[in-house]
Amino acid sequence: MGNREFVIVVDFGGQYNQLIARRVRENHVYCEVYPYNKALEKIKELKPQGIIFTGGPNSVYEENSPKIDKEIFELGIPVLGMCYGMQFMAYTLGGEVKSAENREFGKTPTKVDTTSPLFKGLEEDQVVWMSHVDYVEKVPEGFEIVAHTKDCPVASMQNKERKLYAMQYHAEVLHTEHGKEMLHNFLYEVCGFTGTWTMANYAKTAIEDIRNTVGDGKVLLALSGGVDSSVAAALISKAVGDQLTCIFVDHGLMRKNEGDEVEAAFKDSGMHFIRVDAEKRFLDKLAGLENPEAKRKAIGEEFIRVFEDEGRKIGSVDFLAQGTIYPDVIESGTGEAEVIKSHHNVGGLPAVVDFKGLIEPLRNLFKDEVRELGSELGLADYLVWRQPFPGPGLAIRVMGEITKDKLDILRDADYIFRDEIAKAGLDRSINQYFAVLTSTRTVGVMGDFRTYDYTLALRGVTTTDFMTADWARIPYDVLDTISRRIVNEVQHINRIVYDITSKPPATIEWE
Ligand SMILES: Nc1ncnc2c1ncn2[C@@H]1O[C@H](COP(=O)(O)OP(=O)(O)OP(=O)(O)O)[C@@H](O)[C@H]1O
Ligand SMILES: O=c1[nH]c(=O)c2[nH+]cn([C@@H]3O[C@H](COP(=O)(O)O)[C@@H](O)[C@H]3O)c2[nH]1
Ligand SMILES: NC(=O)CC[C@H](N)C(=O)O
Ligand SMILES: [Mg+2]
Repeated sequence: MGNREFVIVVDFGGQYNQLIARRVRENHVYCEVYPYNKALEKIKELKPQGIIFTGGPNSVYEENSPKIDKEIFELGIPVLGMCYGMQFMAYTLGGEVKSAENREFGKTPTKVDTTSPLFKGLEEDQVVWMSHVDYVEKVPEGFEIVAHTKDCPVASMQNKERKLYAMQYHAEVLHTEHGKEMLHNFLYEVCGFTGTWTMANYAKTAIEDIRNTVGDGKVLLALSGGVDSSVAAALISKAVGDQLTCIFVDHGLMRKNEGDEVEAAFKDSGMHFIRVDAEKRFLDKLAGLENPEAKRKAIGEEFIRVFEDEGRKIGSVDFLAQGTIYPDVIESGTGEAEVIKSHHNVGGLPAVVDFKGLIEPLRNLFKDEVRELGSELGLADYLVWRQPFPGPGLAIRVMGEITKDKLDILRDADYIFRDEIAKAGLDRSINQYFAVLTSTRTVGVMGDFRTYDYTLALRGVTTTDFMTADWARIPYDVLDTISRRIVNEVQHINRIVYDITSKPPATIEWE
């Protein structure tokens, strides 16, 4: 990391960990999140100048709760503990943590000591967001209490000399009214950062890192034509130029005309570009599979096998590159967080892979940051602002078993949906929208005869980071036009429903 301003967020399994990372980056300080059991090793290796402990579901006094050797407090690096992170700090350094009779949950009035660096420039009365059962009853030696609430004697504590700070509440959620300032204070007043992290700097360092890793080796980039891999292509091509070959796998699970469009966009880009027709391979592998995770794993595996085959044709390819981004990593399970779905490029990767290394320069970025980077690298707007399309493609939008017929029905319906959304001028304001072919068939009447055909679901969401999302309020008359066009123009669909769930509790894709 050199002398780059850098924070490591130590993940104790809390729900808001990505938010902490975002808040730090919004303050122009780069940060990465590591699970607690790898954190100490990573901290010694990467030498961050600040450490933040997240919250977590456990109680620190339980035997098997997550712990880190207390050496972490002796490295001279400033630490901020939040919630479980504070309890862990207090407990490990000799304070006392107990279960409270009055648990605090939600917005809570708090008195803070404005002489603490954490609260510099803030008023004494603050509203913070609490979510805890345990509390620190006694602070460790050398610590002073710098905030309290009616029910919580230690809402914040500090040991200025050792640069150890902690908060019982969650500064990263917006309900803590001045949480952003408190984090800013930790980063700037305690760690001494100046905020040098920008996308321009990120690009520069990433390019250097890629050059160092690759040397004069060869790189194969899995290019889908989507935002992430297009940005990765631009970055890697800037780093190693001719040593890069882009492979686009046309797996037969693309949207209507998409394969040709991707080919047209990259054929004359100056990069080596290969389109592989792999429809039969993928459909054979998917035959008979109904379970979403089974489909995802089969696709992840087949992707790699195609890349290996292409690599052999080029001869001695050293690295496989992918446009993996941070939400792919988190949702596939980081070890601490629960597996939601195996993104084909992370959890779906097979164990044995015929490449020396994997290059994923966007692995730590959120979607909106990837877009910012794309613009920084001079990519065309239409590429940067494309809606995401998942690697497993329509395989996770046809419920249950996949057949070519079902894929074709879905392709036609989805095309009309997208066409009408664009005509209505909604294609930028709805961040992702698509059709899903359900496995439900229902009775309809068309002309004078009975039909028994598929139900199609339409999904549209608004979101910036794709980690949470709200369903899009598409005007009724637009939905009406879409519905009529689809049942008239696409055979075997006789009913259309609109998905009105947000994420959470649903996810964006149906499988
Ligand atoms: N059809 C494909 N051919 C080659 N590589 C692919 C294909 N689909 C996905 N990938 C690889 O998997 C990665 C993850 O896919 P994902 O859909 O998340 O990203 P993307 O397609 O690059 O961007 P977007 O999220 O905007 O669709 C891609 O960045 C790319 O490296
Ligand atoms: O490359 C990908 N490989 C996958 O396996 C995958 N699964 C979901 N997605 C996309 O990720 C975002 C969040 O999706 P979910 O809310 O369905 O988890 C949405 O934008 C999804 O389209 C994927 N992208
Ligand atoms: N949100 C948290 O980190 C909670 C910490 C601990 N489990 C408690 O209940 O106090
Ligand atoms: Mg994609």
